[in-house]
Amino acid sequence: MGNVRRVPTSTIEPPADAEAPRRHPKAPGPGERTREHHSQCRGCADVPGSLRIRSWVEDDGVSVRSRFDVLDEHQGGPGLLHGGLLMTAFDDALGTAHTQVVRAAVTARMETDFRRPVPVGTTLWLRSRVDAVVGRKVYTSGVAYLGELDGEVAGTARALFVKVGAEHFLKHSRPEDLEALGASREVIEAARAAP
Ligand SMILES: CCCCCCCCCCCCCCCC(=O)SCCNC(=O)CCNC(=O)[C@H](O)C(C)(C)COP(=O)(O)OP(=O)(O)OC[C@H]1O[C@@H](n2cnc3c(N)ncnc32)[C@H](O)[C@@H]1OP(=O)(O)O
Repeated sequence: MGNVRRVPTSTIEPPADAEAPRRHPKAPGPGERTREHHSQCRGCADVPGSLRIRSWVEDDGVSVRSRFDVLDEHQGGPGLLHGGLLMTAFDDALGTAHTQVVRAAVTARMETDFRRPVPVGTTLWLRSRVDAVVGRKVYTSGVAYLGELDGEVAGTARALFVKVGAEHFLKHSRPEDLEALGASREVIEAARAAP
């Protein structure tokens, strides 16, 4: 373990005096389906290997509800959902809730409690919300229910997202994926040369 860098972490509990989040003016409105993170997202896009999670905005305009149909290909234990894929579902759903409030942010830290096994064939419903935004930090939380909204609780999660700009992707994504989104080679190289 000698060469493992120690990463400083702080709490993902939002400060008690943080202001309530407000819907971003360009975010979809109550009842509307949310947009996928991007066309190749393995959480929510309609592509092979995706969990194909679909989300809709709740009446408050800030929270979202999400649907995840658990299939054979999502197994961990026999006939049961893999825990890491429940975390993926939470990451996607919480990451969709944050798009109601801020433009782009990435998961910095997430914790999940697994409360009940989830059999293959179950529809999981997730409720996700932004609890607070403080500077670049976006505090989120969610609950996953078995079979129906507000049914038996399968798991809960909290995550801290950190707001990023386009330079995050320009610096770190594969150039061919950025070019497919319309970024020129010059823009990508300039972002990578910047300190
Ligand atoms: C051409 C353009 C195309 C654009 C197209 C857009 C597509 C839009 C796609 C979105 C997609 C989403 C899809 C689902 C969600 C994923 O899948 S996101 C993918 C998984 N996550 C990642 O890859 C993130 C990897 N980590 C990082 O890049 C960096 O560590 C971070 C998170 C950006 C933070 O780094 P940083 O910007 O240097 O910020 P830093 O100063 O370290 O931290 C800022 C604050 O957060 C706190 N913090 C940071 N990390 C932690 C932690 N782990 N625990 C607690 N606190 C922390 C710091 O303590 C600090 O707090 P304050 O001092 O301000 O109080």
